[in-house]
Amino acid sequence: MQKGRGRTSRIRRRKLCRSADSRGVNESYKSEFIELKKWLKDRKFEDTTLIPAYFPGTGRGLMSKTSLQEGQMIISLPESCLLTTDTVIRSFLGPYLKKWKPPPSPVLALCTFLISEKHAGNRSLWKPYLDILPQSYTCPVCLEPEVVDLLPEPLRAKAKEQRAHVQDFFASSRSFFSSLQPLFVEAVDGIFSYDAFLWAWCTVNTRAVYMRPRRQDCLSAEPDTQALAPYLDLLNHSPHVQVKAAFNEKTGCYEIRTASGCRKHEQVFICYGPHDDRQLLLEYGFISRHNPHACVPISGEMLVKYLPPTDKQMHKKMSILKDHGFAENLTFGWDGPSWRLLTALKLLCMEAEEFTCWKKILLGEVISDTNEKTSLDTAQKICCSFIEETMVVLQKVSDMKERKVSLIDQLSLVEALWTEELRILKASAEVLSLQTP
Ligand SMILES: C[S@@+](CC[C@H](N)C(=O)[O-])C[C@H]1O[C@@H](n2cnc3c(N)ncnc32)[C@H](O)[C@@H]1O
Repeated sequence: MQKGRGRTSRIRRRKLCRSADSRGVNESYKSEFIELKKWLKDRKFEDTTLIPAYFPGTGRGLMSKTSLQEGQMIISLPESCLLTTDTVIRSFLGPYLKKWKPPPSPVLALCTFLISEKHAGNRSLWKPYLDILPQSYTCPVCLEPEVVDLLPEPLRAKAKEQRAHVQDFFASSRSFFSSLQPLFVEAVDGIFSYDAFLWAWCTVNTRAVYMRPRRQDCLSAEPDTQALAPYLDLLNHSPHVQVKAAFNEKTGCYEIRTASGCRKHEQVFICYGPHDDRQLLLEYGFISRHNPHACVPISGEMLVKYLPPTDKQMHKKMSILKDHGFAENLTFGWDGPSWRLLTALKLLCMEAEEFTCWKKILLGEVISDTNEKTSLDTAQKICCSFIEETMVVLQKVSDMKERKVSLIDQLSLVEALWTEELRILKASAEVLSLQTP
């Protein structure tokens, strides 16, 4: 067996990276966590399973005090600790939300509450929770435009869309914020600034848990499915674990059970979903190393660049791919090019006399040795070209890190994404080199 390619070595590698990332430093003695624990206790939550800790690979998270068995409850947080739109409507903001037309969205209600409570400082009942929230975030909307420009497409376009969305959302919420002036001594423009709004939006976006949709008469019809869950939201993501998480109507608690088990003093993870790294960066502002869902996508249009420009049937072939949904979700992964990518390439590499066989290709049949070889060669060519392009960007990021020290954290995040993609492409190239005769 080739070194490092088999299942056993993959598992061993995963275990190694798990133990290196999982050694945490207990942080429960810190005043902010002592205050948070008191606050949670007042709301009928006492935790005997987890402690806050700092982990070298993932940052702040939660560590198990004892070993956790498969199926065991990790956390059961009472409703009284959750911050939902109910909390907001019951608060001093309620009458203003009810009055405002058109009705504000559930996300706006949550953001408004977070901003006003943060502004209230020591007077806020939510202070112990607010004090453990990050001061800033690394979602693309928070990145400097020159850093966003270093992201791969189509993530770059999505990052720009995210920024435009948050800016529009803020602009369209300003008149609602102005209506809250009677509640504050200071000018609302200063309280509900763009920076404060961005912080609140990122807090909700990166930390909220999913709740069964509710409908509040005074809010817009957009899905009301998000709740902030203090303490529980210290759980970091791992693509390797499975959990069951939901609000239990019978117990009135938000419950998470592990389906994976966890050793004593290891970091307890939950899974935010089967996201690839670009999705994790877009939605949560981080990437996960050794992510089995990570891949490097290539668009159908881009494939054409690597095929003979003289092919008169190329236009027709592209139409077939588009009509049959084979022009998207084409990827290079840890195990080589995806079946969809190879199928698309086989179709694009058909000789003129093979054209009638296009259906067979889409059904996964081999139409000729030449077609198999040409498509694999083309996949190899594309993969090598992607590797070169990735190395060029990595050099650019590295140069920029030296010139723009103030952007080092943002640039390191982008660098981590490209480095992971380079690893995937190299793994794909290796698989392809074994497949090409
Ligand atoms: C729900 S919070 C988890 C707790 C968070 N680490 C904290 O200190 O508050 C989600 C955020 O944690 C970070 N995070 C979660 N899982 C991570 C991981 N595997 N590696 C690095 N950062 C992670 C990301 O910044 C993400 O937006």
